[in-house]
Amino acid sequence: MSKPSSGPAIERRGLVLILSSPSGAGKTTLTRNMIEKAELGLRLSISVTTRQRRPSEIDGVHYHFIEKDQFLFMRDRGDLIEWAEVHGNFYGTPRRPVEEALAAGQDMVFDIDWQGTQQIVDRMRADVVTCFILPPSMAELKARLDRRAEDAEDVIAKRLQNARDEIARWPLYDYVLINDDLGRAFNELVAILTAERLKRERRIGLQAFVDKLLSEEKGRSPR
Ligand SMILES: Nc1nc2c(ncn2[C@@H]2O[C@H](COP(=O)(O)OP(=O)(O)O)[C@@H](O)[C@H]2O)c(=O)[nH]1
Ligand SMILES: Nc1ncnc2c1ncn2[C@@H]1O[C@H](COP(=O)(O)OP(=O)(O)O)[C@@H](O)[C@H]1O
Repeated sequence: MSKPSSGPAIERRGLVLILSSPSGAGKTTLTRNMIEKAELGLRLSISVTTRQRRPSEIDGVHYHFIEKDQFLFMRDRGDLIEWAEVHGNFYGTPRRPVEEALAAGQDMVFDIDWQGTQQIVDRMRADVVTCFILPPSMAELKARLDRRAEDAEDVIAKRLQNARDEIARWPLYDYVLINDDLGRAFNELVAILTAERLKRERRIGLQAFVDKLLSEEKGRSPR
């Protein structure tokens, strides 16, 4: 059974929290901060990708870095629940860990683009919560990519070029956050998660709880 968000433990379906944004808006930072806060009880879906590992990234922790032929093999075998080509590289979400986690009532976070989001929403709408992260300005977006200093100049240029098209996808999402102040954006994400966990449709143990609640009244005479 999943961890309760508050109050007595009531059985709940697992959910998938999807974060998307143009490169540099802060989705990786926010995702990592959410995962690191253990009491939130979230697990990261580790994508497979054909892109080069950045200096700060660890294979198997941030991504599974694989070759293109391996990616195509996995994709064609149906091992990925969604996949997309982004900035000239392939990315995909391995199916098994997600299915196992959700079956166990474990909530997951996906850091994926709008194409993958669309595929997941089409397949699992009831169990998906989608958030789009906007930068406060285009100048700040560029400044963040420069400050991150993990990509070559041409790679940054390509990401900035694609940013406008990605930003245009915001209407696809349930929630849209502006990541100006990191702490505030983080608190907003926690608020979204808390509210979504409390949604009636997800709390499959509510009927049993209410039945028990009402049974306590049985036998008592009305005043
Ligand atoms: N569809 C899909 N997109 C992914 C996946 N993993 C990462 N992405 C997206 O691919 C894009 C590029 O990610 P990345 O190379 O880490 O660069 P960043 O956006 O600059 O941090 C981002 O929009 C990610 O959200 C995945 O498994 N599926
Ligand atoms: N609210 C913020 N204010 C200032 N810098 C930020 C903020 N959020 C993220 N950053 C920084 O901006 C850079 C890009 O963030 P990152 O999480 O890697 O973006 P994305 O995953 O969307 O490409 C990183 O260096 C990160 O530390």
